Amino acid sequence: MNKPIIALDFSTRTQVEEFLSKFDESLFVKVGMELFYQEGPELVRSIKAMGHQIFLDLKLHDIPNTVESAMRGLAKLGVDMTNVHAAGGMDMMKAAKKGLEGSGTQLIAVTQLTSTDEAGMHEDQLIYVSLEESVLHYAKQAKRAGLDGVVCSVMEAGAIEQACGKDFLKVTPGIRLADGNADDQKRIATPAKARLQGSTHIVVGRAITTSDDPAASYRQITNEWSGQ
Ligand SMILES: O=C(O)c1cc(=O)[nH]c(=O)n1[C@@H]1O[C@H](COP(=O)(O)O)[C@@H](O)[C@H]1O
Repeated sequence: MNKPIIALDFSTRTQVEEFLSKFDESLFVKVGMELFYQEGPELVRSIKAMGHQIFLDLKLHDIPNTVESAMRGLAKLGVDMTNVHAAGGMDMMKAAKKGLEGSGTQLIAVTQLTSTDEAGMHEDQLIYVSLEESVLHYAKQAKRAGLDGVVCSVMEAGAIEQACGKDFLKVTPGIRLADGNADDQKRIATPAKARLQGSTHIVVGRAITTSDDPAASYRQITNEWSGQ
């Protein structure tokens, strides 16, 4: 069972260090845009040196040549996982993979953000199929491009497992405990539901980072996720 991925959605190194000091075990953490744009590669290297696994979530989406070059740079950081937007297209996903060659970094593609619902997808993107169809299409494209998996919501994980297989990663954010506030998320689910639906990883931010006792919330989520 993969560890829950904790989204380190902080803006300073000090906040990250203070947060990580509450844990005495090795974690799987996510460094996203907020933190990376302010603290950069140096902080990624330090977190790695502390022995934690890292998902570097920069959601690249640009022309293939630019994405390949950017990935060539990111490959040197030695992170465990990184991502692109599937909407960038097949050629861009293949170029991203090429840029990471030889690094051992897993590459996944964001399908439809968990902050999007079907009505919003129709209105904002003019994609007039069901949300599940759109997510499944992107998952199949990502698989054809040779990626390791996708970011999706728990709701689509089962259909993706059927279409793309058990080993294809289904990394699912939008995780809330039963009484959790959805905030800006539209497609949410509990850790237990994620396990039952076939998620391979869950990504959890505010349910842990804004908790009065982050280590206790992490334990509770880990237990629910692993079915203990
Ligand atoms: O790629 C992601 O990690 C991601 C994709 C997505 O569709 N939805 C999504 O919420 N995320 C990230 O997952 C985290 C979710 O945070 P919380 O809603 O606080 O648990 C944030 O860091 C988001 O950037």
